[in-house]
Amino acid sequence: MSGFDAIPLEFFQDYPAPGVNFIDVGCVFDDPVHWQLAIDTLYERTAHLHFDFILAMDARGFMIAGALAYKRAIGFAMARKPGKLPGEAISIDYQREYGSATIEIQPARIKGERVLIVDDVLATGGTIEAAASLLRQVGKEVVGAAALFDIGFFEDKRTLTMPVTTLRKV
Ligand SMILES: O=P(O)(O)OC[C@H]1O[C@H](OP(=O)(O)OP(=O)(O)O)[C@H](O)[C@@H]1O
Ligand SMILES: Nc1ncnc2[nH]cnc12
Repeated sequence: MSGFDAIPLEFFQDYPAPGVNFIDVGCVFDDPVHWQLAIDTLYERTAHLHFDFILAMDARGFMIAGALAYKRAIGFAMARKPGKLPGEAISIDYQREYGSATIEIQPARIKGERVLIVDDVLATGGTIEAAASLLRQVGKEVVGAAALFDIGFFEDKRTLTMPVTTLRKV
């Protein structure tokens, strides 16, 4: 193992609900070497994809998406939990590993046509599929999604409508 695969990870069993093995992505953010490795690896692994804009998922996706957008020199918008976005917003309810949730986007802020959705963790895929649904509703092409971690338990249980790049299966 080397590179991003060698970063020591921290898990919390039964957080935030019984049965969940929660990966704390803070263990990537809190070390500058790990953080740079994460963003540089994500940049390399998505370099071939033709996206011109990023949708950043609230909240742990924000830092990752912002860093990738900066490195790629493109814009990004935030998909937020309900009631946080001013002006016109559209929303969707969905299921994720530990229960239901809602996200919103401001259509006017999606200032690109081919969008990459960026988050920290892929589990059931409910979050990225909800985001893709909102983007398609406003006529955007979803090029794919990218996340640092893939919760392997869900690999055979999810149906994804887009290619997803993940850096490490856990
Ligand atoms: O593939 P899924 O089953 O949808 O799970 C993945 C999502 O779950 C977490 O979000 P959470 O809603 O807990 O948000 P947070 O970043 O605000 O903690 C994580 O950050 C992903 O967005
Ligand atoms: N197991 C998990 N760890 C961290 N974030 C998550 N989001 C959904 N499932 C998760």
